[in-house]
Amino acid sequence: MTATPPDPAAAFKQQAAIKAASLVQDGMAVGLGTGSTAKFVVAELGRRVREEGLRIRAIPTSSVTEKQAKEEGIPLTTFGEQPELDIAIDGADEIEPRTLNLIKGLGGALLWEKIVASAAKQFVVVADASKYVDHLGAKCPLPVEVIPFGWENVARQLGELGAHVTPRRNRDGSFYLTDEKNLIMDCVFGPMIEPEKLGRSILEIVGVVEHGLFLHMACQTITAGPEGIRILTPQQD
Ligand SMILES: O=C[C@H](O)[C@H](O)[C@H](O)COP(=O)(O)O
Repeated sequence: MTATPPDPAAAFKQQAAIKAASLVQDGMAVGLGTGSTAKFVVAELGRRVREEGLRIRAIPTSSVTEKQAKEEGIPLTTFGEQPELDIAIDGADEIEPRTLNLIKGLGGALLWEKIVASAAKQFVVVADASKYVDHLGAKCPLPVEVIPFGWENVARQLGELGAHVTPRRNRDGSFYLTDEKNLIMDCVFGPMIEPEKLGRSILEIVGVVEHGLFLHMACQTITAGPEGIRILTPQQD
C-alpha cells in the first residue's frame, strides 16, 4: 500500500474549518460537507459536542462523512425529520471570489452536497486560499454525475458542449461510483464565461443527474492562507 503524502495546505484548511464551525450554535440543524477541509469541520463539531455539550443534529453529504460524524458522536437526522437546515458547511474545489460561485465534486459527493446546501438557510464554504480562481473552470474539471445506463451518449453530448470528457475511474481501472451508484464525468471546459448558461445546458442532457456548479448558493466563504483568514460574502452588481 502506498502512503498518502502529507497535505501542505492541511493547517490552513483546519484554520478555516475551526472558524466556520464557530458559527454553529446550540440547537442548530447542520449540513456536514465532504472532503479534506470539511473533515476538520466535522472533527471540530465533534469536539464541541463531546467537550462543550453542544446540541446539534446533522445531515452528512456522503457515506464517508456519515461514518466520521458517527465516530465523532454527532447525532444525525434526516430530511424526513428536518426539512430545513440552519447551516451547511462544506469545502470547494474552485471559488470565484466576486460571486462566490463554486465548482465542487472532485471528491465525488456533489449530488448529496447540493441537496444539503440547497436545504440550508446559510451555506458556508471553507477552503484554503489556493481555491480562488478568476473564472470557474480555470484549474479544475467540472464533475458531472450521470446514471450508468447510456453514459457513453451523455459523455458525447457533454463533449458537444465543449468539454474534454473523462469518466472517473478508480486506481484499479473500474468506474468510480458515487454514493448513489452513479458515474462521474470529469469535464474540462476551461475558464467559463457564462457558467449559468452552461449549467442549464448540462442539465438538459437526459441521463445527467447533477453537475458540480454551485451558483449563487454560498452566503460566505472562509478561507485561510499565508495572509491569514479571509471572509467573503457575494458582491452585489
Ligand atoms: O465532492 C467533494 C466535495 O465537493 C469537496 O467538498 C471538494 O472536492 C473540496 O474538497 P477538499 O476540501 O478536499 O479540497
